Amino acid sequence: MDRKSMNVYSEIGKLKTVLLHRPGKEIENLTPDLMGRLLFDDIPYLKVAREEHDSFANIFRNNGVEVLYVEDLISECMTDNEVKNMFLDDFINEANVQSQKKIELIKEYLLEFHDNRQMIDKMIEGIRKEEIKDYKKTSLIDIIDCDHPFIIDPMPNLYFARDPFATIGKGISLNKMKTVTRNRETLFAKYIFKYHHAFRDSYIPLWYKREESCPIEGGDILVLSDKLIAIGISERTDPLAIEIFAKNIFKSDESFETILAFDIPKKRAFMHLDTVFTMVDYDKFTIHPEIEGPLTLYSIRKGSEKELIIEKETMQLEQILEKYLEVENIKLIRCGNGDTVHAGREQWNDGSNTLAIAPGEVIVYSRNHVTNKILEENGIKLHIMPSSELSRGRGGPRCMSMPLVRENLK
Ligand SMILES: NC(=O)NCCC[C@H](N)C(=O)O
Repeated sequence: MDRKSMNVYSEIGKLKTVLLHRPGKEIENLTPDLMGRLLFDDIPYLKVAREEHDSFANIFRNNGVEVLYVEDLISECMTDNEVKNMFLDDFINEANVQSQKKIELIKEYLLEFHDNRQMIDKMIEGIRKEEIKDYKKTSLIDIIDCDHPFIIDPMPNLYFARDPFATIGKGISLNKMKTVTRNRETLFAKYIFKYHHAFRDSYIPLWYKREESCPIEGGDILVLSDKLIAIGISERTDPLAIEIFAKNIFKSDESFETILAFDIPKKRAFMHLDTVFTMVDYDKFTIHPEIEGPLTLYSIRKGSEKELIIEKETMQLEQILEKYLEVENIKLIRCGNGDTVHAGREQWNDGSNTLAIAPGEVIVYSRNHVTNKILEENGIKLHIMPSSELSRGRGGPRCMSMPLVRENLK
């Protein structure tokens, strides 16, 4: 693979390169007892989930988008033994393993995989206690936790490639995740951008570091134009993280001038800003009807060296977008066409979470047929993907993809 630079200055510019994760056996390690902790509401059927995911990837390929997979890139980093050792140490360290002895046993077990790709698949899949030969229940935690089958938890959310890091301009926000279960995902991004031969010599500034203490997640970050970024203050993203992000990006020579921090309800149905609001064309957005407003938002602009200029406003979403994007007649397309029953049902399966592959051209889930019809009536070209199983993880086409390169808008 050639050397790669990042380039994302909009939500809708023609997509050139996207990063995905094809769901693997980690999905088959979800059990009803673990669903809450692992942030799933149901258990997808892996065979069909993979077929759906392959259809998703083929939509990209058929439209000239290069598809990269997290699992390939991280496996390719493992050819350097020093990097592999550091990665394993960091990974095991963050997997909440309680004793030094167990840490060593797990590392030995993983090093027995001679094929790096198989080792990575195993790390994502999770490791059961019985797979480790000399594993003994010696600590109080082990004895109390004896019904928990895993010594390393599976990572079923990795297919939501949107969240652990986000591309903005030429750089990335390497996120600190709200939940322990998702934080290990950001290690994959850290190693890929630092050590993979396609990225390590490129200029990729970090707008946020995973070592920070406040959470910010990629689903909350929307690049609305080369001047305007929207970030949700949400269940997953704290205001302090937005301030740190803003200071870093405004210090750089990037073109962004304003960050709009949207205060959205802190509840699962509004998990991230992109759960309730995505851009589909220059002047069109899909939205969950409950976010229309009046909304409280904070506009953040560059002040002096150390200070930001922050102003609080309360407005309707439409007016906010017209004012800050400088576009007249913004059209908000309501999930479920505004009907309470359809809106509730289709929102539950990410009807507002579309992914634009070009202006006015989006990928959507087949099951959200009421919203899809109204999108078409508004002149949007749809690429419809099957969606019975992937949707059970509570994320749609935008959540499942991280653009690395988009063409700039004219
Ligand atoms: N951007 C997104 O809304 N991503 C969806 C993440 C779903 C995942 N099960 C989670 O709860 O984090």
